[in-house]
Amino acid sequence: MPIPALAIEGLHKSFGDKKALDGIDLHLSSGKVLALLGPSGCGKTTLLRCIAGLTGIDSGHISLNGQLVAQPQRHLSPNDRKLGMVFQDYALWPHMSVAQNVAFPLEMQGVNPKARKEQVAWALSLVGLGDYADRQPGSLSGGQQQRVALARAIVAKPKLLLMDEPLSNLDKGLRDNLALEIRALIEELALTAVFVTHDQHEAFALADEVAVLQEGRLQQVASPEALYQAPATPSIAAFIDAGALLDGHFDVDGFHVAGQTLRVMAHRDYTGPACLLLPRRALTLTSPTQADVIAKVKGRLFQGDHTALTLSLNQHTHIKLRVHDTLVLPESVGLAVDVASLRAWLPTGEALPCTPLYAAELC
Ligand SMILES: Nc1ncnc2c1ncn2[C@@H]1O[C@H](COP(=O)(O)OP(=O)(O)OP(=O)(O)O)[C@@H](O)[C@H]1O
Repeated sequence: MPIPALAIEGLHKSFGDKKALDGIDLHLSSGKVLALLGPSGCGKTTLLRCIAGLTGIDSGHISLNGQLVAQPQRHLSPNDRKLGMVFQDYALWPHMSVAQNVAFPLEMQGVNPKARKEQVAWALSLVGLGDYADRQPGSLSGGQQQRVALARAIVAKPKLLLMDEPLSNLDKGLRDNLALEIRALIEELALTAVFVTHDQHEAFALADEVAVLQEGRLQQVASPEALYQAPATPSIAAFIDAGALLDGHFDVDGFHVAGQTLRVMAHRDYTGPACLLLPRRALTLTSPTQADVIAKVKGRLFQGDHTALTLSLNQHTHIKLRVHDTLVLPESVGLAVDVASLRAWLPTGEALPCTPLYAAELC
């Protein structure tokens, strides 16, 4: 079996009484990009800092390319871990030129001036800043400063690139462009990378694997597609905005919510309360006579290429849906539901497989 680029086993880290990381096990193959995704305070930055060697660990261990770099009695310094790091606030030295900033990791490694100059020019051209070598960071835009930080992170050809919210200081248009550029750069250099984000779109755009953290624990590690299609828990589904979560109950007729019944049957004929995820991609507007559910139109926002609708089944249930025609909508609309893509959970949080009722009837 190939040696993973990153292997974390049984990692715990507390600050006083606060458990920031509570038993993390994580493996990342070489050449893959992992996003650490989760709400504020869930432990993302602490995990990244433990990998970088900026924070010591309480128990467990971390290996990089088969080399043990952290366990409670052993702590390899950040400089010896062969990493590149990009921070949210760029962390450039304002008194140094762009080229001097980028050259810094090479200087630390004792690379000779001629090779240094060549490698700096290579890194700056990769991030599209070949003509900016002599500028001061303060004279650059936020996006350009983050590109300088990226050039500095890759100039020494690190074994692992770590990025802490690399795009969150930039405005939306710039963020999307830089996300694309970072992804292209990672592919071109076949880098292995771990980055922290609280934004699922950023995680989906950049990562091969997404690790969802909540309260210091890893809840799910999956590809963006698998995570979106099959979130492991209702709270993950809510966090990644996978669709509408409906509290209702199953019986032999289907799933009942807000006085309506969806034709879906729970595993082993379970009857009782459950939470059902109605993914957005499972819904299409249809005429009320052909609809699986009827929803009230609560709001509509014209967004240029689409209209964002807010629909509701009752006062607790809001469904967000994009439609591409600028329709004049009545107060209520019909929704056809692709019942095969629904997901359900018991009140205990345990996943509850379910099948369309018509399929069950045919069996
Ligand atoms: N140096 C520290 N001293 C004390 N508590 C800390 C320290 N660093 C982190 N924590 C606590 O550990 C928990 C995890 O923090 P962390 O910064 O890793 O979360 P995060 O998911 O990165 O959050 P954010 O997205 O807001 O940056 C939080 O409760 C935080 O207050």
